[in-house]
Amino acid sequence: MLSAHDVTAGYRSPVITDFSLEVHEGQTVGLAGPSGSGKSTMARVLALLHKPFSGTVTIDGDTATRYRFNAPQRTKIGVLFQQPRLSVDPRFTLRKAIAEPLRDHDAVAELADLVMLTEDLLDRRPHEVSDGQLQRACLARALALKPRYLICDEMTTMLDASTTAALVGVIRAYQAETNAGVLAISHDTRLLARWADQTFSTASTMTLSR
Ligand SMILES: Nc1ncnc2c1ncn2[C@@H]1O[C@H](COP(=O)(O)OP(=O)(O)OP(=O)(O)O)[C@@H](O)[C@H]1O
Repeated sequence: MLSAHDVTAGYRSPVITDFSLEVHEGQTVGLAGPSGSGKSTMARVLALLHKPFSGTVTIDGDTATRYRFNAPQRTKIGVLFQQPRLSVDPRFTLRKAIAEPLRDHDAVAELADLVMLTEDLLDRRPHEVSDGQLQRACLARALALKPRYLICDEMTTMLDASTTAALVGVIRAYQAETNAGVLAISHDTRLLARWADQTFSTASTMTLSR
């Protein structure tokens, strides 16, 4: 289980206070809430990229102690952000972007296949592909190390309905195969109603039922 317990986090001052949430293996948990209510901050805390002021994050029973990009527990958590263009080096081809976390690059073809990226697209750079194609590459990269948990922070905001459905389908298939837990963050409550088993909100500590 990936969990946050009584997390208070923010920047100069807290933006989220005493927030708790659990993502069990195999489960898809939604996180909704208005703009600025701290969803992305919570995503970064759970991905061990942002240290909370107080509270704990546990991953499969281990309490996180380090919040940094190379924290050992981070390989258990894959992250997908809203704007793929900000998370891929513009000099990289999609092939190189997907291969980034891998030692053995043989897996790139299989990952590209999984997210339905064709061979010709793999040799292009971010400015030569659409947002949806780039987000597919980011999903392949996020799944490269077979994470136990996947955090999707507004992953579909820039995408059309069919690309959104395709990416959600890829994630569901990955989950069915690996029993990974997924945290889906979105302001789109209709998407979360379809996608998540249970949805939490940063607007209050109330749990919204499906
Ligand atoms: N790096 C930062 N430094 C200072 N303040 C920040 C930083 N990142 C976010 N904030 C502030 O923290 C608050 C919560 O932001 P956050 O991005 O977590 O909210 P959100 O719910 O994800 O919003 P949105 O739905 O608009 O993406 C906002 O008031 C924002 O301005």
